[in-house]
Formats: sequence, C-alpha cells, structure tokens
Amino acid sequence: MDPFAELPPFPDNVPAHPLLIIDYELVKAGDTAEIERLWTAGTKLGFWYLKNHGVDEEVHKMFEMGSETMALPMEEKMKYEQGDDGMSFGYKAAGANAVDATGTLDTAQFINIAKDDALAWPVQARRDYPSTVNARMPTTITPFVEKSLAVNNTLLEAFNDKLGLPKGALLKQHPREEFSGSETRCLFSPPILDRQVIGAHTDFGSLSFLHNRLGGLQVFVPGSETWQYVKPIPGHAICNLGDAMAIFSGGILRSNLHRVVNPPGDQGSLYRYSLVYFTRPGNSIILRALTDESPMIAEAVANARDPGQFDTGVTSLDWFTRRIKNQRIKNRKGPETWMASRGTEHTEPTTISAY
Ligand SMILES: O=C(O)CCC(=O)C(=O)O
Ligand SMILES: [Fe+2]
Repeated sequence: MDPFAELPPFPDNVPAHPLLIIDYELVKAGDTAEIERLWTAGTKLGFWYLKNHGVDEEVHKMFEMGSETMALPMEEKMKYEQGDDGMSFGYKAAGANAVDATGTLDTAQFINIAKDDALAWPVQARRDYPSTVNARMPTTITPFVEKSLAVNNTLLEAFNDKLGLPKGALLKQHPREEFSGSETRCLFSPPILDRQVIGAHTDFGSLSFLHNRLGGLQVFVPGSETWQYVKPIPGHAICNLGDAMAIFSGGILRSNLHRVVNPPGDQGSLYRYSLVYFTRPGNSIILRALTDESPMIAEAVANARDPGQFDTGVTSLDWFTRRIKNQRIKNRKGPETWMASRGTEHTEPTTISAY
C-alpha cells in the first residue's frame, strides 16, 4: 500500500533541496563507496535520505498510533503533558513552545515515547502514556523502536569508523541499558499560514530518523540565504545528525538548522503528521569531543576557531533538559530564554524567522 496515494503531491514548481540518497543495505554491507557518500552527507549538510531501511510497515503503524492518540479528547491528552521541567516524554500541546525569540507560539502537538519505556514494556521505566499508546506498545511502538535503533546504530558505526574512532566508541556513548533522552515522536499540526509550525532548531541528540509524507520540513543549507524545503519521497526516510554528534566529532559532523512550516501548494490545506526516532546519548555521558580516541577529532578541535565549544562540561541529560525547558512558553522571561534553549546552532543565523 502506498501511504502517499491519497495525498496531493509536493508541487513541481516549488524548489526542494536535493539531499543525497543513501542506501541503507549498502551501508550495512560495508560498501565503501556508499559509506563515503554517507560521510559526505554527514560532514557537508548533516541531512540525507535513507532508502532500503526496511521499516515501512512499522512506520505505517506508527502513523496510525499517532492519529489514534491525537484523536483523544484534549482533557485526556493533557493528563500526560510533558510539563515545564524539561522532560520530553509524554504529550506536548500546540502552543506550549516558543518558535522564536519573540515568543511566537508553535502549532504542533507531539506524543513522545521514551525508548526506555518501549524496551521495558510492560514494565514502566520512565512514565505513563495514554491508552492509545499502551495498546500499541507491543504491536507497533516497541517493534518500531527496535528497528530504528538497529538502523541508527548501523549508521553510527559507519561514522565511528570514518572518524578514526576505535570500534564501538560511538555506540558506547549510547548504551542500550542506560536511561537516555532517546524517544520516538509523532507530530501533528493543522494548516497554518502565518507562522512556523516548529521554530528553527538543531536536534538535541545524535541521530534522527524522520518519516515525512507531506512537505513542510525546511533546511538552512550552509552558504545559502533562504530556507529550502525537503521533499518527502515514498519509502525514503530523512536522517539528520544532532548536536551530540557535532560535539563528539569536534565539529567534523554537522548538526544542521531546520524548521517546519506549512506544507506547500495543495498540501497546505491538510493536517500534517510526521514521525521521528531520536537516538540520544546516555544521560550520564559528558558532551565533549572524543579527542583522546581519534587523532582526526583531536586535530579538528585543535584547528577550531573556538575549541572550547567542544568541551561543554555538561551531561547529555543536562543539555537536553536545558533545551526543552527553555523552549516552554511557561518558562519564558524574555528573548534570553529562547537563547538559553539553543544548541550548537548558536553561531548560525537563527534570528531569520522570515515568514
Ligand atoms: O516534522 C518534521 O518534519 C520535523 C520534526 C523535527 O524537526 C523535530 O521534531 O525535531
Ligand atoms: Fe528537528
């Protein structure tokens, strides 16, 4: 079944940035040419399409889980709201976050489910969830999390070797058993013309495995002056690196700015769903460049304009909590709260809201 069949196509006359297309099966098989292309994608833009990932069936069911959850009465969803303390897991209502320094409200609802809960099910590891999530945990969510973990770990290992790290060094930053901010997220937003759905940001963690059916995602390509759409392609996931990988690699890998706006053309009158699996480092991992383990990373840090930026002195949990907490509109004191929510993109032109 083609999940795009019922949807109006992404318009032909709207430019989209041509991400590199990486074949997961080839990367998994150790194909050096394909791994070289993955490396190019990770170092130049930090975004790429991933085909042949084998997760389509689970993605389809996750979209169903998302629509079942979003259809619950607001009062029910609000029982599971993520709150203002910087925890991500649970439900996030539309308008709970700022999308820019002036405090404009976001328009996306999320349901975020911790990887730790998906793997521990039926034991509760981190928090409780709406009935629609519980009902889908064994059939849909846990299988999706397991497959996404395997895909992301394979990609991390490929980057590990290209960075000249000892085998398993990056995987050691993401222990399966340690609690972390790793989670799956289903997003839902109504048509909205005059503002961003999700403000410009870099992702907090290491690697995001994203599934889009409608347009709306935009990337800010280094050296360009405008935002560019990423066009959804059936069967192709969109992968991107987050802050933790930029820091571990001493800036060799790129955590790129992106945002979500209304889908273009005829897609723009539809409700938009999307789905992500985020791999994030273990809570206790200190975010710093892995200079002791790779001469290539040591050299990158030595040559960096501001080497200190790769020695944050904070744990992954602290980094994540700070960013989530300062996006929450209830915590907003002024533009400085937005600045306090920023990640590795702080040197980038994040002020362009240019809607
Ligand atoms: O919905 C999308 O296309 C992207 C979502 C995103 O960037 C995020 O949740 O971090
Ligand atoms: Fe993102």
